[in-house]
Order: sequence, then structure tokens, then C-alpha cells
Amino acid sequence: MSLLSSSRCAVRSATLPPELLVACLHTSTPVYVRGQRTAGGSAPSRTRLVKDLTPTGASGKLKVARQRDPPPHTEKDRRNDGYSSKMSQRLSRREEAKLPVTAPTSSRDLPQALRLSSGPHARDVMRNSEVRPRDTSKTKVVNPLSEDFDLSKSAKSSSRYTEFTSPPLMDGLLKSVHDVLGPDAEPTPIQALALEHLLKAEPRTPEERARYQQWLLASETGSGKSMAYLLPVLQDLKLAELSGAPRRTDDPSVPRRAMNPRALVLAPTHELTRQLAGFAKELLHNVKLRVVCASRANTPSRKKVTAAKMAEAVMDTPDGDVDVSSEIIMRPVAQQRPVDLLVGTPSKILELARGRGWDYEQREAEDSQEGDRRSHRKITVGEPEMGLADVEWVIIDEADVLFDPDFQEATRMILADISAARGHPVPFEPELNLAPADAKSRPQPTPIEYPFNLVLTSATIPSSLAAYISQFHPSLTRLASPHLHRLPSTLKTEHFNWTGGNRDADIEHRLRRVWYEDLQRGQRPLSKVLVFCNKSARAENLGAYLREKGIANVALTRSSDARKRGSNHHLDGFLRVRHPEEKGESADASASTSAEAAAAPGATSMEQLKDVPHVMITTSLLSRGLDFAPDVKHVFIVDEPRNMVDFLHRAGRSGRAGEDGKVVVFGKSKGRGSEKARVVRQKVGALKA
Ligand SMILES: Nc1ncnc2c1ncn2[C@@H]1O[C@H](COP(=O)(O)OP(=O)(O)OP(=O)(O)O)[C@@H](O)[C@H]1O
Repeated sequence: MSLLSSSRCAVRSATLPPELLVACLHTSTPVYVRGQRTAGGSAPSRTRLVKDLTPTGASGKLKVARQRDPPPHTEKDRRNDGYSSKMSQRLSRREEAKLPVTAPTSSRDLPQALRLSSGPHARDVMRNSEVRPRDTSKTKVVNPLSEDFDLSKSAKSSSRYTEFTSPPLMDGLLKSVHDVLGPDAEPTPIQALALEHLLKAEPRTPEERARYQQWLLASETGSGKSMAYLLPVLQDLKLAELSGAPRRTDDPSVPRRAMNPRALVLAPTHELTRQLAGFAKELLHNVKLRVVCASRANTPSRKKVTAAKMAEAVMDTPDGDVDVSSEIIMRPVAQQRPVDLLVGTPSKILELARGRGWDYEQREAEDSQEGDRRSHRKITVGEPEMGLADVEWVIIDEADVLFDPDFQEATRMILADISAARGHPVPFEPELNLAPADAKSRPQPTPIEYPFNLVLTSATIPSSLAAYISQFHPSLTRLASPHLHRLPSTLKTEHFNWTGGNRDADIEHRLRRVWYEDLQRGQRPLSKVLVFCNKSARAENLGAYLREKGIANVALTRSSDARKRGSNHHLDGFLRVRHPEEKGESADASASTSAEAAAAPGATSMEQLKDVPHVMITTSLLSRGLDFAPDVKHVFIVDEPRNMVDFLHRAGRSGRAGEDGKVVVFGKSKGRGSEKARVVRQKVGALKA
């Protein structure tokens, strides 16, 4: 085992600035300026971020990666000794370019109307900001989220993992890491911690396998959390397979289903599950394990799938391949090769584990409450297609979303189902109040010990999630990066003032400037731009306007038809694709033409923008977890962010993994709402790394 002691990458306890003078980012939480509470609104908010991750249980641990010296994802680091060789190259390209600074400099240029959501709290912020002195020179606002996430109480931690080496990684996985990231890639701080705490270099003994653990991986967007959990999990699955570790389903009394995965990854959107499954597949080119994405079948209709096609699919799916058409070939494949890792949304996983239509009674009740006539339709509950008895790992990606009020019941239901299938049922309350407000007054619940390893991961830790963890998982080990709750350091911010005329025309104007600047400095391919709106209708209208003006774009909302195809083709040309052959496989005609056209040396004019989408307009649907391509260099936030957690995730789709990027926040500079906008601008500024 190579134990490197380079201080540059040492991971040890972080000491953050002791004083936390903060404006809380969510509009429903108080605003603090220089230790003085200046805005009201004390009602708890589910997007309020946690201050202190220190575990309450005696056995819980908090480990914070020490920021590298120089830190990863910064110019200095890449210039001097390289976070990776690819990153050094990107840096030099960026230095050559030297874009003019476009952000406004005087306080009059501050955006005035990043509209706060309506409601009492928004009014509170307004009222209080009115009484606050306008001169901001004395009111320094530091990272608003650090108030809620105090890392200064971290335990000391020194990581040996300053490089990816074999061991502790098995050769095949190490080779894949180098194939994916390049030969000089080094672990990011959160990966270093994950290698130290989650990864086992040797097969676990039966006693070790029976000791289940729980971890939280918390680090900023684009910092490599997916690889941080995938490497230890995949390695553990492979080592267990090689050592012939028994499965529960070997016992004939335990029901076997078509699929009996050993690890589950839950994520909030189908797009993210597909991308995560694809990434896991990339890491398995040299270590054969079977990954299945439980997303919808990649064909228009299941009826059109013939037995011959099914057989063909089975034959053509080599080990380690992602099988996005899992619904079609699930049964025959499962009879031949077991599934190792299954990735899916909570509702899809429940459907597989409980049978299609399992929740029909509940839906019937809901439908009849709403007076839906179809409520008397006949629904047959299908056979469960997945057994949960073999599940040894559960990863909850974007854990703050999957434990929010919309998802938490389904998420906890899955965890309870797995526990029951593994012979250790845990208590399950459908209605669980995770809000931290009255946590102290409620009786302390009994901690839950799940009979599997549990990993939660997110770039933002709201206080509701922290309260849930403290109450139910007090011994969970918290692994955090010192940049948590900050924007990536390579992401610039700009505030664009509405002119007061047509806002769509303002957006068009700013878009054209992006490409003009690209052309000026000879950048190929031209930048892609991700535009976030708050509402679907706004996204669609903006898309139509830009098309009229000759800017091809994709407007993608929750109900877009393109999403129904069950693949990520609707994101082609925007998501990161590493291997050219995969680009060719997955891209539809327009997207591949786009990549080629944009990359061609002679492609200089803006003409191509008419035919090839360089703009994707969406809502928060695509703000979570998706790894966008490095040429998505701009994120436009054209509606006020609902809260700064949402802002952090939207902005974080660019500037990933040390790439440069820019987030442009649109707002009014004059008239009503200017004070609110000034506060928002301060908050955005305070999120900078
Ligand atoms: N050690 C590394 N060095 C360089 N690039 C890396 C490293 N680890 C991961 N990456 C790349 O960084 C990108 C972002 O990784 P990933 O999507 O896992 O980030 P994340 O932390 O999960 O972000 P988010 O919070 O937005 O979900 C990916 O393209 C990944 O391949």
C-alpha cells in the first residue's frame, strides 16, 4: 500500500474563520449582518442549511478534509503541480483568453429585482432591508451558508490518500480511474476521505460484513462525490464476489426475484440515474460487474419488444454494461447474470420491489378525492421484479432532496423494505416530521440501525436533513469538504441588469455576447449555455422567442415529450461524454452534427447557432447532480433564485471539476425590488469560494 505523506494533499482538520457574520440565504430565515440580526422570519425552512454536523452520538464522527495547499480546483494548484494534467491545459487556454470583466462595478449596477418569493418572509426581508443603512461598505457579508454549517468543530483527520494507487484500489478500478480522469488525476478532498473511510483493500471478513456503517459525504458541486462513493462500493462488491461471500438469496427459504442487486443507488431524477449508471459502467471497463439503470425502457413501447429482440439484447449486453433497457430484458438477463448495482429513482425502485401498481389503493383514494372518474379502473398489481435480500449498500445521492417532504416517505419506505427483506425489520412511520423546529420538544426517537451500509451524499445539508441524521443515525460518520456550501472556485459570477425593455431580448443579447467573445478569442467549440427559469411556461416561451430570433435551443421541462423516451438523448450535446465512440453512439443526428460543426476549424460564424442547439432552457429539474459538459461554460439565472440552495445547485452545473465557468444572474437595477436584489447580490457574492 502506498502511503504518501505529501503535505499538499494532506487531509486533516480544517479551521474555518471563527466569526460567522452571515446573511441567511433562504428568504424565510433571518438575515445576519455583522453579528446583528437585521431581518425577521424565524419560521423554520426546509432549505435552511445546518450549522453544525457534529454528531450527537458518542460513536458518530465528523471528518473534514483539509483544503489542499494550494487547494484543488484553483488556478494556482493547476499551474504549479497539476490537479490533473487536463486541468493544467484548460488553465492555460483560459489564461490565453483573458475575457473582459463584464460584471458591474458600481453599487448602482447592482441588480434590484431578483424577486424574493411572495409571502410574509419576503416582506420581512423587504421591511428590514429598508431600515438597514444602504451603505454596504461596513456590512461585510461572508458565506451565508457557513453560518449553518460550522466545520470548526471537526475532528482531526489525516488522509493517506493523496493519490489513486493500487492498492488500496484494485488494479482494474485504478486503470479505469486513469482512463476516465487521466494518468495524473488525484483524489479530490472528498474522495480522499472516502478512500480512507469507506474503501476496503481486502475482502471483508464475515464479522466485518455484518458490521454495517453509515456515512455522509458532503462537498461542493462538481467535486467528484459520485466517484467518491462508487469506487469503494464497486470494489467491495467485486471483492465479495471474488472471495465467494455468501448471498442471502443462496438460502432457498429467502425469495429470489428476477433481480437481486447487492447495491442500490437512489437519485431524484431519471436523467441523473442514467448518468450515474453510465459513470459506474465507465469505472467497470476492467472490473466486470453488472450495472442496471431502472429507468424507463429505451424503446417507445414494451409491446414492440419481441422475444428475438430480448434475446439479442441479452447477448449484446457485455458484463459491466449499463442496461437502460432493463425493463425489457430484466427477466431473461437476471436468469443468466445477477445484477450487482441498480440505480433508480425511489418510485421506480419501489415499483420494482413491490410490483407495478403496488400503490393503486392509495392512488385510487387520491383520485376519488379529486373526483377523478377513472378512479374505478381495474388495476392489477404486478409481481415484484426485484428482491432486496442481497442489498448490502444503499447510496442516497442528493440526500437533501430524497429526504425532503416530497420524497422522504418513499425513501424511508425503501430502506425499511430492504431491512425487512434482510430479516431485520426496522420501525417505519409514514408521517415523520423531519422539521428541526420542535425537534428538542419531541421525545428522542430510537436510532435506526439498518442491516446494510448506508451512504448519504449532497452538496447542501439543510437543517432538516441534519436533524434527521442526528435523531435517527447519531453514529453516522460525516465526511465533509472545506468548500462545502460555496460556489466552485473556478466559477465566476456576473450580475446582468435588465434594460427595462423586453427581457427576452436582453437574454438574447447576452447570449450573443457569449459567442461573440468566444469568436474573438478563437474558442472552439462555441460555449453552450444553460438557462434556468422558475416556471415551465417561462422556459417554453423563452425557447420559442429565441428560435424566432435564429437561436436553436432545447426547452426542457418536467412534462417535455422528449423526456418520455426513457433515455438521456434529450440532453445530447450538453451532458459530459468522455469517449468519442460513446458520443457517436448516444448523440442524435443534430447533436453529433453540432459537436462536429462546432469543433471544425473552419466553423467560425454564428450561422451554426441556427441549426445546432447551443442553449438549453430548463427549470430546477436539471439543477441536481447532472454532470454537464465542459463546454457548458455559462449558466444564466434569469428568474430570481427561489433560495440560495437552489442557486448553488443551478450555478454548480458549470465550473465543474476545475473547469472554468460563469454564472450570470439577471436582475433589475432600478425601481421596485432593488433593495431585495442588493441583498441577493450580497448573498451570491458571499458564496464565492
Ligand atoms: N479526482 C478528480 N480529478 C478530476 N476530475 C474529477 C475527479 N473526480 C471526479 N472528477 C470529475 O468531476 C466531474 C464532477 O463529478 P461529480 O458529478 O461526481 O460531482 P459531484 O460532486 O457529484 O457534483 P454535484 O454535487 O453537482 O452532483 C465529473 O466529470 C468527474 O469525472
